[in-house]
Amino acid sequence: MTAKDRIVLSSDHAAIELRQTIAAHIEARGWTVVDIGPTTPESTHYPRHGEAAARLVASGDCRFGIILCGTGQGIMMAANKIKGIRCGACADTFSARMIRQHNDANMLSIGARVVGEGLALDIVDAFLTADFEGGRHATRVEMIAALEG
Ligand SMILES: O=C(CO)[C@H](O)[C@H](O)COP(=O)(O)O
Repeated sequence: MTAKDRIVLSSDHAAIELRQTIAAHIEARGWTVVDIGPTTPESTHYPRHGEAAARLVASGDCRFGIILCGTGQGIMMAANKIKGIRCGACADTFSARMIRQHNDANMLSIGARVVGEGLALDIVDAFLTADFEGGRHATRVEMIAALEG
């Protein structure tokens, strides 16, 4: 098994159940899931879970990351602080596909208090089945990287 098959999942307390549902869904599609929790429902702090997942993607240990909190926004903001991470928070399948095709996103964020289970799984599928188109979009992604300093 190589990093290209591995997807790290993490969340805060607001999204444990949806995260576990997504884990089973993508495992059934042949991906290797690296679920770094948490597993218990106590209130926790989303920045630490976003950071932990982002570091596994940034290091090359995992190909993609899927992270969740209540809105998908806070954990996305934390992940995007890690160099090399391009994470989008999506509540629709079009955006989930486009962040791969145009932005070469390596992480997807979902809000468990925003979307239901069925839509969340469609969003995950849209993200994981789309490919980066390169070309003019590669120039723009390089410009994003240049902003990281
Ligand atoms: O969505 C989130 C961050 O963007 C968090 O899941 C949310 O803020 C947690 O709230 P609470 O502590 O009231 O459960």
